[in-house]
Amino acid sequence: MKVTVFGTGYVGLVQGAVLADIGHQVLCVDVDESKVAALQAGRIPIHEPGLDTLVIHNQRLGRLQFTTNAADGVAHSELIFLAVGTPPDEDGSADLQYVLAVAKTIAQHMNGPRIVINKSTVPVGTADTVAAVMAQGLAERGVQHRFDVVSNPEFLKEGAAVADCQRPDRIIIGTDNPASEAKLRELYAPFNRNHDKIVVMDVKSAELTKYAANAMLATKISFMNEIANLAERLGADVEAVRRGIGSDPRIGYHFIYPGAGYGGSCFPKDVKALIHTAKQVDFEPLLLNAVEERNQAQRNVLFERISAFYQGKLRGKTVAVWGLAFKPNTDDMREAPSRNLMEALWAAGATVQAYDPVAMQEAQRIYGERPDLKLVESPLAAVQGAECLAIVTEWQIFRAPDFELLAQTLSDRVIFDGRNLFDPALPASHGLGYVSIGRPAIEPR
Ligand SMILES: NC(=O)c1ccc[n+]([C@@H]2O[C@H](COP(=O)([O-])OP(=O)(O)OC[C@H]3O[C@@H](n4cnc5c(N)ncnc54)[C@H](O)[C@@H]3O)[C@@H](O)[C@H]2O)c1
Ligand SMILES: O=c1ccn([C@@H]2O[C@H](COP(=O)(O)OP(=O)(O)O[C@H]3O[C@H](CO)[C@@H](O)[C@H](O)[C@H]3O)[C@@H](O)[C@H]2O)c(=O)[nH]1
Repeated sequence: MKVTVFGTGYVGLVQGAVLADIGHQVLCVDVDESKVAALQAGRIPIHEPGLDTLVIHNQRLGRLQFTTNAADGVAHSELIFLAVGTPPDEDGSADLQYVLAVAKTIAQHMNGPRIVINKSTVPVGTADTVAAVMAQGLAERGVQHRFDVVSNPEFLKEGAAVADCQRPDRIIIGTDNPASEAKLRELYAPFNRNHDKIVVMDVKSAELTKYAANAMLATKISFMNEIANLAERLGADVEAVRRGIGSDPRIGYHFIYPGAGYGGSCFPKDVKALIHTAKQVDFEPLLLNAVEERNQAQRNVLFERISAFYQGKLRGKTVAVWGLAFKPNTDDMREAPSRNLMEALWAAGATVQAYDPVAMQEAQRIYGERPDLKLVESPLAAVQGAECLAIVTEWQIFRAPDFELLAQTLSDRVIFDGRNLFDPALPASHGLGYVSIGRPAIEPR
């Protein structure tokens, strides 16, 4: 089948490449000329495991193409995916300008029936708004064409985006139009062989399903962070509690890792957007408010621990930071807890020496040159000349460090671990102080 995808970010590029890989003819459209030029030349603008080989392979086979020409994109296919960003506005609501711009573009160029499939995360009711914008665009041209707007939210996780797209847990199709449903069933048939993963529902429920999924996962994390704070004050160990509750299949082991707060381009923005939606319909979302509030507080916890250790006197200190990306296996630093930590350290007068396996360029892009940030080439270079170490992202490379070397290198012999990577006995056996999340702190010896 022929498919057009508007937006070649984390969702659009991965979705486009995966659809091409199962044999569809995919044309990806983006307004970012440099991104499209890079993709045309076989350079992948984001770090996502497996994506480069998938894109290049399908490009060579002629099944995956990139353009900035929106008219070509609209002409290419009856099926048009929307995968553009929906960033948060200042009031927390989702900014729909990019989604609606594409809707207008489609209406300007369409010369036959179209099915617009929305993969962007959008508030309930957006499909109606997209349809209204398209109807107006067609009316302005004085032409009539059939179109349908379907909700088909995306559930991929960054760092595992290709695998998630190739093996989705479920495929939500929000439509009450049997013809659109049939087209999408045909498109997704290769993902649906083992058992039926397609769940069809009305458009509004599909739009809400996306927010409900992210809010549920964010709730699990904030709940666990709340328990971690309690555990610390009560002298209990949250990791033992995590294993204890996770073994109950009704609770499960997933998404109950306490840490430095959830980040990324989705949970923070989507919880805020759902809160905004609730308020618009005069409903006070007490639980979601608390999830968001706990996360705001949690993203300061690592800094608070460091500040408490130094009794607020951080001026002139050098802090090594391991991990800048919001999670492992991505270079994405949108809403990364590392940013809260570094910005608080800088405000307190400290210098940061940071290392991340793939997000160094992104950090350079965000912060540029500044005297209190040194981006270094290895975990070891980060700790050299530093007083203490803060771990923010749980990359594999940080999981088995040479504790003896750390004890000799860090002048204050202390690790602040925002991801609970180690059995506290290990750093302690080398005389290192170890301050983690929801577990008793160990003083340096
Ligand atoms: N990142 C994720 O893990 C993830 C997962 C599921 C859902 N989502 C949702 O999917 C949507 C896209 O997220 P993302 O992370 O891929 O965003 P992104 O910022 O990585 O990419 C968006 C792309 O859209 C392009 N764009 C903007 N306006 C355009 C236009 N008029 N025509 C063509 N392209 C245009 C931008 O240049 C950019 O390349 C968001 O709504 C997000 O909430 C994201
Ligand atoms: O037990 C956990 C699990 C995750 N996190 C944090 O939660 C954030 C989000 O992690 P994750 O969900 O793995 O990554 P995302 O790429 O943001 O994916 C989420 O957001 C996407 C965008 O909507 C959805 O498609 C995915 O299903 C959803 O998992 C990160 O900061 C993690 O460190 C924790 O603190 N504890």
